[in-house]
Amino acid sequence: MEIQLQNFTPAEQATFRLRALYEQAGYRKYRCSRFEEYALYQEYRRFLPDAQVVTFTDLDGKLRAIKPDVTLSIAKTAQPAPGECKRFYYNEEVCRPSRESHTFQTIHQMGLECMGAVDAAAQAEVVRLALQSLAALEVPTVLEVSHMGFVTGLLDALKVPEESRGRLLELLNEKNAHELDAAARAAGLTEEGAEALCGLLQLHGPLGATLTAARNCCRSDAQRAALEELQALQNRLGEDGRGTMLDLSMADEMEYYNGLVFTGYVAGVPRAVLKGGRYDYLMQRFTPGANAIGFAIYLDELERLTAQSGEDRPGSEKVWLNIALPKGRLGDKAYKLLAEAGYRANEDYNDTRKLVVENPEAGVRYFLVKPSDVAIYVEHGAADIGIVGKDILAESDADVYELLDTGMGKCRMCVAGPKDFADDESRALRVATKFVNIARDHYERCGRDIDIIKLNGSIELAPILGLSDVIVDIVETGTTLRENNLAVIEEFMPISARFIANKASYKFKYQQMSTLLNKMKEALAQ
Ligand SMILES: Nc1ncnc2c1ncn2[C@@H]1O[C@H](COP(=O)(O)OP(=O)(O)OP(=O)(O)O)[C@@H](O)[C@H]1O
Ligand SMILES: O=P(O)(O)OC[C@H]1O[C@H](OP(=O)(O)OP(=O)(O)O)[C@H](O)[C@@H]1O
Repeated sequence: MEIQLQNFTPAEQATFRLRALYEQAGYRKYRCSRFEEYALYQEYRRFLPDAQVVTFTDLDGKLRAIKPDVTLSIAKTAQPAPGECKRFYYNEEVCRPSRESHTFQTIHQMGLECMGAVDAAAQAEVVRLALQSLAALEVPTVLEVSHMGFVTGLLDALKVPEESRGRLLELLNEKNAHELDAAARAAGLTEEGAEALCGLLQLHGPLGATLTAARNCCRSDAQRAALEELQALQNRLGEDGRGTMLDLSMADEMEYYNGLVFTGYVAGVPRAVLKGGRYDYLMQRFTPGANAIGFAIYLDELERLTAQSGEDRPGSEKVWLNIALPKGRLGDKAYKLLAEAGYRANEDYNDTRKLVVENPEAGVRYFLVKPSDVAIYVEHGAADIGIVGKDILAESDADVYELLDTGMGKCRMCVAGPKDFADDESRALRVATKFVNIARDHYERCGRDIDIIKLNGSIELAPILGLSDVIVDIVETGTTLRENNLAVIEEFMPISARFIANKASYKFKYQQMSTLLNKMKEALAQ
């Protein structure tokens, strides 16, 4: 009986093709058990994507965990001899916490690892296999590479204190130029240093051209060495590397990766489907002197491809920008701006109960959503871009790019309470708020123990009725506080509306997004 591959789901088809690809390239299948001793994850916690794992006591009384990761187990057992390079691929399920569903989830991963004497040829071989893996999915894809040495080389050259690096890297990952400058200065950088750091955000685009641009920005030997390695990679990839992109601001998972890193995206899938890079430090914990490079493909993400239809299917001619617009005062201001910038919808959404209005000529479609849902639509790729208050964005901690501070809807996140409020530090402070995460983070930084009371509106009532001691809420004019005999105790976060983008959409609709963003900036400047 002949097997028809097209009768299988995209993830199943990918499994067949990738398996053939890795076997042909000389990689051996690594089959591992579903469980591992918990002690391994305790010891190597910093190399895991999440510290939380599912544990159980085995029949022999030992504490075990359902595997949250395959690479650690392979690195532990591979033990390559000096000069030897071991090659494995795997097709396994791992168990990780899911932020969205608040429970653990099974994730289907396929990937490969190259461990031991990893030279430039082996490194290029793994990147080529990553490119071929994406090509095997038979939909438009993009591979973006970077080198951790370039970012760390710059931070070292600028003498950025260790304690400030995490925040700066976070902002780089968000492509958040507007906050990066202020954060760099707060970290003690000079104007010129802050400019150099923000300059990293410009260094993205086709591999060759971006490498040329990056050479003019080097400030240390470590950065030059990183670029040389990327150049050598490009040379080795030759024609196979065509279309590869470089993004030198990519700086996530620095605990795990040290040198070359790469991320793969599939059009129509909102999150990265492939992640990989050099993880020599982890490897050397198990085998001194050995290096390692590998990648994983998240097969579950591919199932979304079957759900797509019509014009949003990858490869279709028309490119639409789907915009999540918050219903209400902020959305009206944002829409006015977009309409001025040439993106007026064909009908007035305030005159209808429609939740979708569009302008096919301009290639935009507006989704009218609750303000607190904007970041969710964008993170999940239901919308490509959105306008959202920083309060809601910070509260959701959505994994999106924050490309512009529009300056609209300005207000401040504050702690407020009765005018004569005096904190009784002998007990937990009772805080009423809509912004549970923001309030928790704020008091954690202050080292103050709190009890949170989550409310959905009219927060000011809580201290009046004795439900809480204070509130954490936004203050614009201060009228609501004044009229309820309350006062600001502390102001700790400036708020305004931000322009956000889905990370994968940004790769595939870059031209349309930058055009819209630039027109919006022009409209704002008027
Ligand atoms: N005085 C203000 N009060 C509330 N929000 C303001 C104010 N000024 C600016 N904003 C911004 O407008 C955004 C939307 O606020 P709006 O009050 O319209 O929605 P919401 O009631 O917070 O949302 P939801 O209905 O989803 O709970 C806020 O996230 C905030 O960033
Ligand atoms: O400083 P002001 O100009 O008085 O604005 C601040 C008020 O606006 C917001 O409430 P919103 O109108 O969104 O109503 P809510 O109580 O439903 O959140 C916020 O929660 C404050 O109550």
